[in-house]
Amino acid sequence: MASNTPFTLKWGIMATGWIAETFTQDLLTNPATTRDVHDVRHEVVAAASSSSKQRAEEFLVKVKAPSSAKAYGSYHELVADPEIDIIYVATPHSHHFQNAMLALEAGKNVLCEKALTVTASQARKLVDMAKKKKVFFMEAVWTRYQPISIKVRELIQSGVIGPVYRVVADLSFGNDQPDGTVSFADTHRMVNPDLAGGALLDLGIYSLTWVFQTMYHLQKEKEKPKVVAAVQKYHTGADEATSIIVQWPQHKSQGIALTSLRLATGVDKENTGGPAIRIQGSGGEIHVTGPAYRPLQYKVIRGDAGGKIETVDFSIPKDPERDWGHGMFWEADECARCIRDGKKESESLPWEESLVMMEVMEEALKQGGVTYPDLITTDVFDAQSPLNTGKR
Ligand SMILES: NC(=O)C1=CN([C@@H]2O[C@H](COP(=O)(O)OP(=O)(O)OC[C@H]3O[C@@H](n4cnc5c(N)ncnc54)[C@H](OP(=O)(O)O)[C@@H]3O)[C@@H](O)[C@H]2O)C=CC1
Ligand SMILES: O=C1OC[C@@H](O)[C@H](O)[C@H]1O
Repeated sequence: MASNTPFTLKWGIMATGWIAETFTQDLLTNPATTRDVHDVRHEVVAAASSSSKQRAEEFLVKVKAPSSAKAYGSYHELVADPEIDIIYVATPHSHHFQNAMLALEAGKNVLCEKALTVTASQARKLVDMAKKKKVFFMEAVWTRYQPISIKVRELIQSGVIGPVYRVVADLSFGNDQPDGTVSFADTHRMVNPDLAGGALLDLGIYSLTWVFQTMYHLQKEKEKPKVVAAVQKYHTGADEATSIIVQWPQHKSQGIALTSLRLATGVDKENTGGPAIRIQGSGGEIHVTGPAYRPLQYKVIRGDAGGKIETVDFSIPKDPERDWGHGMFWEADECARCIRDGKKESESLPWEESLVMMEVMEEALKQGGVTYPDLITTDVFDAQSPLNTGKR
């Protein structure tokens, strides 16, 4: 008989930056009152900063974590905490391989921020370790778990727009400056090669997510994609704009994934100007209004209904008590359900799909001549790497 008590997942937060703060606040929302979820709940057991214990303490106060939450001054201490079920890796992409491996080696389940790694080989090694340790491992592409994504995938599978032959998806930030820069300091993780900066790994991954979740993910027999890319390099060496054509010849389908730090997806900064994602089937289209990481509207335009348009709006629910809700809690709920049910990977974003997406991005960057330093591209784990110890 099913229990009425929700399954509790106990989290350890690795890093204390912007997304760590945002995600942890989502974890601390009440699933029942925020989003009508009653089967799982979350507990924040600890947070760790590679800079200092004090920073972790300040983080926990800022996110209004319960007083029981522990602060650690190192990632090593965090992964050694026996009370923690799952580690959320919220460091820059450059660090993901070493940090996620540190947690997997310690036998922890892991939710790792996007982009999963810098290279496909690193991602493969993480998957191998998750298999070896028999733990859950998932790339934190929160968009996949948002109700709008689930609904759009269902619509496509229902055949309402016929077979999908082309998807055009864009996530671009209009940051062009008169002085020729894209407004981020050269040291910022968005453009700094030492932190695996660049438009593709940070933003283009969402455009690719839409291409993949509407085509590759729904293929009954998976086909390896062909990749052609155009890459505009920024003066730091990272990519400031990347356009990728992904082709699946046997399925007669093509995806076009676009990203730029100079242009915005829409004419205004809110990206409301036009459909960020256009899903084209032989019987109609679905237009999704951006931003691609958290879109809030889709339109179905059916050819057989004389072009009639159905518009559906979504919103991000808030915890009334905390006055907070960002939309990352659905991926956290997915982690809880998978772990509760003994699953090692999520069906909405299987390991194999994360790996193929990493291969596509690696190939695109290779075609554009973008390279990253050895420290962050090595696929050899080193627990004492500065990426794990914080000794910068
Ligand atoms: N899903 C989403 O919507 C989003 C995902 N992201 C992803 O999350 C990751 C982190 O992004 P974000 O939170 O914006 O980044 P921040 O720069 O705000 O935070 C990164 C944190 O990582 C830790 N860190 C360890 N070493 C370094 C280093 N050498 N340089 C900088 N930080 C370091 C720091 O925490 P400490 O000192 O405590 O160890 C720092 O606070 C990226 O991979 C990004 O792609 C980002 C934004 C949105
Ligand atoms: O994942 C992300 O989504 C939101 C963006 O603002 C951020 O740069 C990116 O990392």
